[in-house]
Amino acid sequence: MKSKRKGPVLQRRSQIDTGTTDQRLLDSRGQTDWVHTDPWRVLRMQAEFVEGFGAFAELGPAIAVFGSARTPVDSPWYAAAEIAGRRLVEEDFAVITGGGPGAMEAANKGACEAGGVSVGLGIELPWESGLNEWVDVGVNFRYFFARKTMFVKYSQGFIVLPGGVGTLDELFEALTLVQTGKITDFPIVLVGSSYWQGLLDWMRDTSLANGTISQVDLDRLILTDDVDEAVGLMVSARKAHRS
Ligand SMILES: C/C(=C\CNc1ncnc2c1ncn2[C@@H]1O[C@H](COP(=O)(O)O)[C@@H](O)[C@H]1O)CO
Repeated sequence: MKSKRKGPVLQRRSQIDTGTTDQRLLDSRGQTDWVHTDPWRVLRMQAEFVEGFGAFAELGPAIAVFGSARTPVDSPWYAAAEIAGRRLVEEDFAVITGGGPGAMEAANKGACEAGGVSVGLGIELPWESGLNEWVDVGVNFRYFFARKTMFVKYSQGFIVLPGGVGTLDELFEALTLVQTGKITDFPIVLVGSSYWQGLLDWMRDTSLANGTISQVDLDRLILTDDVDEAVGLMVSARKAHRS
């Protein structure tokens, strides 16, 4: 039977393609659709991990601060994020955010103005907003999953301010990773009881009551209105981790 090998891929019958990979690479007159194919995308995905791992290899202890991209500058949550950024730097943490506007910008501002390492993990979006001006080291990712890996790999804990779908996604991803033992000694602190209490009540009255989560899962989410307490919990976790 006629067959063709392309590295690890075997092709037979109607699946055999004509030409060679080199040919397609070198023949500039050919179609350019191949740059939009999934195998090609894998290389871009790999490149994102290589860029991220390279950029942050020397980062040192860091905490990620999450919160709404829409938090206005005059909001108390903006002030809380800014204080969190500053206080984390005073405790020798680098500060990692999504590099966007709102709460992210505030945390980066606090970290930058305090003279610390202010990191932005940006994401390519249909509307280009770019990294906020307070990011001192940033990478712009194409893929959310590569970016999410960076948040978890380079943070020792999460501080989560009020936010929407993106923030909830980041919060529950961390909670899932802790629940499944993929990350350990990882504090997740929610700041803002007026915003978060309703979610925690729902988790207790609906999820816990129906047995879809355990008490220990709920206990992993620490709620406070005090940014200093949130930062203190990160410091305690670092001490516990080192001893
Ligand atoms: C809404 C606008 C820009 C959005 N730009 C973002 N840049 C970087 N990261 C973002 C952005 N939007 C969401 N994120 C990520 O999700 C979290 C916030 O999402 P939420 O739905 O606003 O809660 C945040 O932590 C980021 O990691 C134009 O103003």
